[in-house]
Amino acid sequence: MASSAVGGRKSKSSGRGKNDVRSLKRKRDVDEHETLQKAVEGLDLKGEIKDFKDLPLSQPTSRGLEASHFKTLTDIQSKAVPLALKGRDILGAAKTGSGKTLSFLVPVLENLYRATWTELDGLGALIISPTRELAIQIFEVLRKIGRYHTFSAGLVIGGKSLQEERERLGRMNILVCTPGRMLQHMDQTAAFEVDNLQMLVLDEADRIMDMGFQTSVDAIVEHLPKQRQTMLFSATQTKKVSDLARLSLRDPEYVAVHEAAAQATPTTLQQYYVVTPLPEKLNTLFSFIRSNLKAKIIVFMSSGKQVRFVYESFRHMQPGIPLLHLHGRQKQTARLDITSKFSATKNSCIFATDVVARGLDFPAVDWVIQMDCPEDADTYIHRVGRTARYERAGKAVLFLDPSEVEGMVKRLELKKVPIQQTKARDKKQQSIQSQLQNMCFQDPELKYLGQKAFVSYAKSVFVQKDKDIFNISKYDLEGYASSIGLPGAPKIKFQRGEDMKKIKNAPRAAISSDEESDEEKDKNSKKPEVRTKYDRMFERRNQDVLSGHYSKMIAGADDEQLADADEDNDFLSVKRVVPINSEEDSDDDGVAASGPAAKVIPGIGKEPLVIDSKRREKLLKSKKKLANLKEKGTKVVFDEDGVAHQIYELEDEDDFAKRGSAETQRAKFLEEEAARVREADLDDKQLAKQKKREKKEKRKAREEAQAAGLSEHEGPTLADEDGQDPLELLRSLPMADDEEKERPAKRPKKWFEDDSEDEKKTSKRKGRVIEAEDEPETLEDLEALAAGLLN
Ligand SMILES: Nc1ncnc2c1ncn2[C@@H]1O[C@H](COP(=O)(O)OP(=O)(O)OP(=O)(O)O)[C@@H](O)[C@H]1O
Repeated sequence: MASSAVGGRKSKSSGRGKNDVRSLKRKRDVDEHETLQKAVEGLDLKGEIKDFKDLPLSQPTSRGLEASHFKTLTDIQSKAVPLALKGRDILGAAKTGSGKTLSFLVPVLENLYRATWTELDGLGALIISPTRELAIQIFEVLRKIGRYHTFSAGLVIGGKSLQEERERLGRMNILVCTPGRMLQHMDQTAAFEVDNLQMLVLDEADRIMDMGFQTSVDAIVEHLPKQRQTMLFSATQTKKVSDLARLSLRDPEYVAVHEAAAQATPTTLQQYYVVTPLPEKLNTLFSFIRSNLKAKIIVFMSSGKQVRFVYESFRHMQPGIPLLHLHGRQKQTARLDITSKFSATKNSCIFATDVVARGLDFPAVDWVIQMDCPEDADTYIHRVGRTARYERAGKAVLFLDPSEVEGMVKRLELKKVPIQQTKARDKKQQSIQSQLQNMCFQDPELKYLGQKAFVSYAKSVFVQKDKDIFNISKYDLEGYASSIGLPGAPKIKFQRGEDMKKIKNAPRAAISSDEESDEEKDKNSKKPEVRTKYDRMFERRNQDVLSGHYSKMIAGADDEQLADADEDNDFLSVKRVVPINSEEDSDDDGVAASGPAAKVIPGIGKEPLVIDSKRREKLLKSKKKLANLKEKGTKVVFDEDGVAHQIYELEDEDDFAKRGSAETQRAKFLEEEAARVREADLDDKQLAKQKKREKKEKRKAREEAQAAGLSEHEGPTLADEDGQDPLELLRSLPMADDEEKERPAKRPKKWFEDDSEDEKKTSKRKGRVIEAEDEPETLEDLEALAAGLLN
């Protein structure tokens, strides 16, 4: 597939000759187009078409197919291609690996060819794929079979500068794209015309019509002309009327070749499930890999963070097979490099998220392992579809926690997926828990990845809609944490009110509610952990500080990865407190303030505050934290009318002058104040005298009572009803002075103790000593003394 231009000076006679040749060629082309058009119109849809040569196809397509070694049609191709050639809208459903890609690519080339589409006609066909990898794959097949056509084709998947893509976009006849990037161009590239579009194709249509892509796809479709051919393909097709209405399909033909089949998955695929409790999963996976070193394996996990952790930890343990990992947060170039490496190898193991679950055609995959249960039966079907493609054999194993078994097996049965239980051989099963624990202990970065993996796994389970399969309270999360080498389950908090119920059912230690403060939780945790310096490092308030180490550790880690590491979602997150004025934070600010996404709000009496992350935004919503940012309040006094005044206010100048000169006022003020002080002194003296007198009288009364032979505690006022002395306990307690006397002589200091320790001790003691100027005399005095000692 290429476009070419020929130019140059020509002689008159030779020019005439060339012109004749050209017009002859044009006539031949027109004739060919007409013949083709007639052949397509007369195509019998009921007749069985076996080979591509039996179809009315153009020369360039036929040659392209032949050169790519495609000879016979698959079932879906022989049903869908004739209909599509006739311009019908199609809903195509067929098992994974059954050749759906050619079912739409051949008609795309052919229909544009018959319409004599040229560069000047603009965009003729748009093919949308849910992932970049799949878009690239479709584009590659298009290039292969369309190599003899003169159409221009492009790939719009992001990863390149918008400008670079923009320049080429206007010249394209066929585009393969992902929804987000396409929409960006439709909105921002003025020269990009789609008014002429003839065909729209959605590969993995059910996924594209899904929630995640809904808005982008709807917006794209809004830009497109209503008069067009639309084709939807998937192994798990959407038939929802609402979806079809969104795409304005016209009387679509439902082509489902395997609908009547006994099973929804390829017959050449053997499928098993293994019941493996969550804490055993990694052991089982490692043992499996160790026993299949000569195989090509894909392992599916539910999040990129898990993929990273398992990849890093398994890599250290060197199982004896090349390991790869792929998830959506890697750089595009790295992703491409990894997929082509995996395609090229004979035996290797790739840990991946669902980014490779759909459509990808890795050659000769032996095993598909689903370490984490897929969200539904459709996702299961797509994942296992990465093996046993186009008549090849393959095997798939699904790991299920005991709590998931019943629900998941039921869902699979309903979807006609034949799966049987199998067991891991005890002899081959090995435990890697202690190795992981050692590794996490020695390598803080790995432990950090483990914590993130744990949280993202718990999150992925929690957000699942199918509660018959996924019930967070039934998983042994604490056990899972130790199985991946963590000293305990990281704390997770649930952020939505409606989900609080679930958290209450979940294991206490692993998941804690919003309402419980960190402090309370610390108090509640029974076993105090031995904390290493690494633990403290991980408990740092802003874990961004680890980004540097992390990026060094993982080759190819990029900004997106790091952003992901910190992106703690709307729903669950590791509980941590971020002080607004911490050093890490100010560092954060520096970066964020220059970033385009930073939102600036005026601070309250301080510097403007930069809201550069959800975390910070949340923080600024906290009343408690905001209180720290506020200026301390000023005291005011209210007058009789309720008007607030400063405590010290400058008097009006005229009022001041009315009361005489400043000097006279000063002298008057001094005189008045002196008189007030004298008066107060007199009162104080009288009060002191009276107190002394009272004391004297009391002492006298006591002495007289003693002389009369009565001890204090025998006095009727002090004894309670039982005749017991309530002060007896108090008396037995040492007095502050006694304590001083009885204190042993200072012991010599040890080499590791310094003076500051002494100071600390004294200051602690000071807090407890009661400073009584007089001897305790009354019951109140003694009670106060006792209370102080007991404290
Ligand atoms: N007519 C054919 N003859 C030989 N091989 C074919 C033919 N059609 C497709 N294939 C091969 O079959 C494999 C699967 O094809 P394809 O990727 O189109 O499957 P699919 O149905 O789209 O699968 P999925 O549902 O997983 O997306 C590819 O390797 C492709 O080259």
